[in-house]
Amino acid sequence: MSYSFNEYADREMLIIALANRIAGELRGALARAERVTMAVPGGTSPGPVFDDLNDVELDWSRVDVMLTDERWVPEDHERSNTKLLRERLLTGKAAEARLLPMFLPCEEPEARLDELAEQIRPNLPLSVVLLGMGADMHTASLFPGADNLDEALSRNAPILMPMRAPGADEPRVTLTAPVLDGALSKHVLIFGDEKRAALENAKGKSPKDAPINAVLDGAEVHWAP
Ligand SMILES: O=C(O)[C@H](O)[C@@H](O)[C@H](O)[C@H](O)COP(=O)(O)O
Repeated sequence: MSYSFNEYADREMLIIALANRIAGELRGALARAERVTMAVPGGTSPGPVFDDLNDVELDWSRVDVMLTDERWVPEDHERSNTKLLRERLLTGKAAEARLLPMFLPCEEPEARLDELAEQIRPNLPLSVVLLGMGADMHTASLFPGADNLDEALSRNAPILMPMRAPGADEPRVTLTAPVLDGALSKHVLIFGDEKRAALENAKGKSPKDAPINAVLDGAEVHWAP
């Protein structure tokens, strides 16, 4: 699998460059389609990219934004990725974007997954996807050792799957590998030496052991120390 590795001298330079790249790709997609869809991760890395993106001039009213994965917690919970998006991305100029939900109030994700997936289906393939990666080589909520990982990696996986894994603090919902890998443009955001080493370590491994490998082909990786 081949991906491009973009190294930046510092995180600020990466954040500015990546936000501009994504903005340019959204503008390009908007020139070709009435509506476009971007999927982004939660976690601790993407916030500064969202802060730059939300100030970009583009027709956000024609952009659907969704998460690559969500922790199954209420949207006002401190660990909610939806909360992160509302606070850091769907504000400023990007407040006009439409959020496709990845959480609906119920105890366990299985009960509402089909409903969520049917709202996403018309938006596929994704125009742009931004992904993070853990030091364990997971991406989105495709965790090594997760209960539904094999099916979520398979070619005929459903759009969304629930995921429970030793590395995840709560039940997760995640876009599956075919959906993520099928995006027209894929960017992976990683900071620090540990994640750079993990990306190196993923080389040659099966996606079952290194789920990031399920989405790297044709992707652009962006790394800063
Ligand atoms: O819900 C999440 O946490 C993210 O969607 C997840 O896929 C994230 O991208 C990686 O876990 C890396 O997280 P960090 O950026 O916090 O290292």
